[in-house]
Amino acid sequence: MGVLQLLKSQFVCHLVICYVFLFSGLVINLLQLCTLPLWLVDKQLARRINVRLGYCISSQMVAALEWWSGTECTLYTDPKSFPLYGNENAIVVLNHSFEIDFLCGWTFCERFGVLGSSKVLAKKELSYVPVIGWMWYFLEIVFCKRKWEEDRRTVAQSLQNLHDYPENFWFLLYCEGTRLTPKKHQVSMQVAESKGLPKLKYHLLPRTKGFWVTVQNLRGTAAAVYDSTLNFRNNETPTLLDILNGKKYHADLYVRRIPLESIPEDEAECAAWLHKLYQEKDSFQEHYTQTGRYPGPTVSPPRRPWSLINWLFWACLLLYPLGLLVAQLISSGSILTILASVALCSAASLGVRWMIGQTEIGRGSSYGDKEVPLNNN
Ligand SMILES: CCCCC/C=C\C/C=C\CCCCCCCC(=O)SCCNC(=O)CCNC(=O)[C@H](O)C(C)(C)COP(=O)(O)OP(=O)(O)OC[C@H]1O[C@@H](n2cnc3c(N)ncnc32)[C@H](O)[C@@H]1OP(=O)(O)O
Ligand SMILES: CCCCCCCCCCCCCCCCCC(=O)OC[C@@H](O)COP(=O)(O)O
Repeated sequence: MGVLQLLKSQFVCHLVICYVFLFSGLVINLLQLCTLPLWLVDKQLARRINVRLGYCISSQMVAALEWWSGTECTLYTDPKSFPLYGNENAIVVLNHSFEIDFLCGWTFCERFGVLGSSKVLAKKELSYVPVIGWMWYFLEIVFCKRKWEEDRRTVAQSLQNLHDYPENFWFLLYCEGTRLTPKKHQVSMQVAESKGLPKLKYHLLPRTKGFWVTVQNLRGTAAAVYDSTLNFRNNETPTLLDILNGKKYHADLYVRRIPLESIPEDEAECAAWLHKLYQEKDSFQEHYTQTGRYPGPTVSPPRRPWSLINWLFWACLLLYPLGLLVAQLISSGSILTILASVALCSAASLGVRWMIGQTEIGRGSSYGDKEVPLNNN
C-alpha cells in the first residue's frame, strides 16, 4: 500500500471530508431556504440560484469519487448521439444494482454540465435525509410513496412543473423501483411469470406506471430517453465507504438515445415497450458479463476541475475556523467543554454514518420482497 493510499484510508481524513460535507451542506440548505421569498418574485432566477447551490453539495460527492478515489468512467455510446448529451432534457433509465449507481450517474451529469439541475423520481423517505434530501426540495425533485393510488396525481403534477425549467436536466428513473437483492429478484420473477413475461436474469421486473406517467408528462419537455446500463469492471460492487477509503474503480456505462416520439402514448403499449427494453438491457448485461465490455465505440468524457475546486473552497472556508476552535478548546483546559465537544463530534459522525447507511443495500427497504398473491391475467 502506497503512502497516499494509506493516508486515504485514515479515519481522520474521513472525518475531515464528512465534516466539510455536513457543515457546508447545512450552510447551503440555509442559503436555499433564504431563496424562498425570491420564488414569489422571480421563480426562474430562484431556480437558477438553487441549481448552483445544489451543485455545491452534490459535486462534493462527485469529487470524492473522481478525485479522492480516482474512479474512472468509460461511456459506450453512439458518436452521433454524443453531442446531444447535456444539450437537451432527457429521461434516464438506469439499472439499480449498485450502492453507488446514483453517484456514477451524478458523475456523468457533472461531465455533461447538468449536475446541479439533475432530477430523479425518488422514494419519499429520502426527502428527510439532511443536506441531500433537504437540497432536493429546492431542486424540484419528484418524490413518490411507491403507492400508485397516492402517487399518480402528485407525480404527474410535479412533472408538469418542470415544463418551464430554465436549465437542461436529466430526469433519472429507476424503473425497477428498488435495489436488486436475490429475494426481490425471485419475487419479481414470480410476477413476471404470472404476467406471461420472459424472465430477466440481471434486472427486477420494471414497474411501468412511473415510466408511463413520466413519459406522458415530459412530452414536449424532454427530447429523449437515455437507456443506460452501468457496471463496474472485474465484477466489483463498490460502496460509499469504499469511495471514502479512496478505493479506485472503473465504471462502464452503456447509453442508447431513444427519441421520445418513438415511445407509445397508450399506457398498455408503453408498458409493453418498457418490458421489451428491459429484456434488451438484460442481453446487454449478459454481453458485458461474458466479454467485459458493451457493444459499440467508447469515449471517456474527461473529469472537470470544478468539483474539486468547489470542495477546496468549502474546505478552506470551514477548516480554518475548526482549527481555531480546536486550538482554543485545548488551550482552555476545561474538561467539561472538551467533553461536550467530543460528544457533539460523535453525534455528527453518527449522523453522517446514518446518511451513508441510506445508500447501503443491506439496510434497504422491504419494498418488492413480499410474495404477492398472483392472479394469472
Ligand atoms: C447515466 C446518467 C445518469 C443520470 C442521473 C441523473 C440524475 C441523477 C439524479 C439524482 C441522483 C440521486 C438518486 C437518488 C436515488 C433514489 C432512487 C429511488 O428512490 S428509487 C425508488 C423510487 N422510484 C421508483 O420506484 C420508480 C419506479 N417505480 C414506479 O414507477 C412505480 O410504478 C410507482 C410510480 C412508484 C408506483 O409504485 P407502486 O408500488 O404502486 O407500483 P406499481 O403500481 O407499478 O406496482 C403494481 C404493479 O407492479 C406489479 N408488481 C407487484 N410486485 C411486483 C414486483 N415485485 N416486481 C415487479 N412488479 C410487481 C403488480 O403486478 C402491478 O402490476 P400492474 O402495473 O400490471 O398492475
Ligand atoms: C464528500 C463525500 C462525503 C460523503 C459522506 C456523506 C455521505 C452522505 C450520503 C448521503 C447520501 C444520501 C443520498 C442517498 C441516495 C440513495 C440512493 C438510493 O440508492 O436509494 C435507494 C432507492 O433507490 C431504493 O431504495 P430501496 O427500496 O432499495 O431501499
